[in-house]
Amino acid sequence: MEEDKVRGKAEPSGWPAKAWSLLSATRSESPLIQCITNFVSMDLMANTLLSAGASPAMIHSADEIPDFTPHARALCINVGTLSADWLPAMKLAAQFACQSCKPWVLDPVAAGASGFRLKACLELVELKPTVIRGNASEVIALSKASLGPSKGVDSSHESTDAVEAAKSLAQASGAIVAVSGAVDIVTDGERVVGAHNGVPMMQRITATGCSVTALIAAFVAVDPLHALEATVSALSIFGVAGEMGMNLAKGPASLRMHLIDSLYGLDDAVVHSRVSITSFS
Ligand SMILES: Nc1ncnc2c1ncn2[C@@H]1O[C@H](COP(=O)(O)OP(=O)(O)OP(=O)(O)O)[C@@H](O)[C@H]1O
Ligand SMILES: Cc1ncsc1CCO
Ligand SMILES: [Mg+2]
Repeated sequence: MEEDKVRGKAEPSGWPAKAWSLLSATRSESPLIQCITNFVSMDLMANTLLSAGASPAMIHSADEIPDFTPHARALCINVGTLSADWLPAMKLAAQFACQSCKPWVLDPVAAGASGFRLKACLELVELKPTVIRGNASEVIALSKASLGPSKGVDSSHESTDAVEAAKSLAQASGAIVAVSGAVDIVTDGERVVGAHNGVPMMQRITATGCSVTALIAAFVAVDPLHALEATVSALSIFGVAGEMGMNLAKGPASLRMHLIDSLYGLDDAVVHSRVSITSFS
């Protein structure tokens, strides 16, 4: 049955407890997350991290990276408004994160949109991100490392179309790979886990994908030894915040506000009743 294929195997699930423990740890530890991100997403990303209890720092100058990056608990790199002068700082920060054994997360925005961007993303993948999170078109483009048809920053594929591409990318890179969409898919190259939360209206707010990538960085910061679990939990929690926010929203602009408020207010009971994560393999 198609529904079985999409939702994955039912399982007795400890996922809600795992997701709640990671959100609680983020709130209590307030991990410092360095973000080198695009101009569009800076505000929503910082506010997403703050509402989850983390501490964002949007610091991108190469002059500051040697002093600052080793003190961050995790690093988030997003190539959304990439230009040649930003790329060296991104690479330097990734190198400092690796040297200081800190997790770092890559968001390969519109990876297939140009040769320059694809090459930059491939160079960043060489620097061993802990997690790569993109939409289906981005993960397919990066996995194939080819310039296939692309709509730009929005996806023209379903996340479920990208499972094999995500597994290959995970195996080739050593990263956990996450594909956002109606079902968020997360893989280490062997296991495949899906988060079924969220609402379609989240695609109508720019930078929700960028922001959930930063939330992944915060969850991986508090549980670096379980990056797959942290990644799928962050995607599910962000989706639950979207579901709760949608109950109050009238459209994308008010959903943006209510999503942030809902993320801030999530409690144990809501997380346990709403988190929907299943294993596909
Ligand atoms: N059809 C859908 N139903 C439910 N949730 C969705 C749907 N599509 C996307 N989402 C959720 O919206 C968020 C953003 O995912 P999306 O795939 O749109 O990222 P993106 O394309 O990288 O976005 P952006 O580039 O604007 O940051 C994720 O949390 C994802 O789970
Ligand atoms: C719209 C847009 N363009 C470059 S980055 C960005 C934010 C969503 O990825
Ligand atoms: Mg994106």
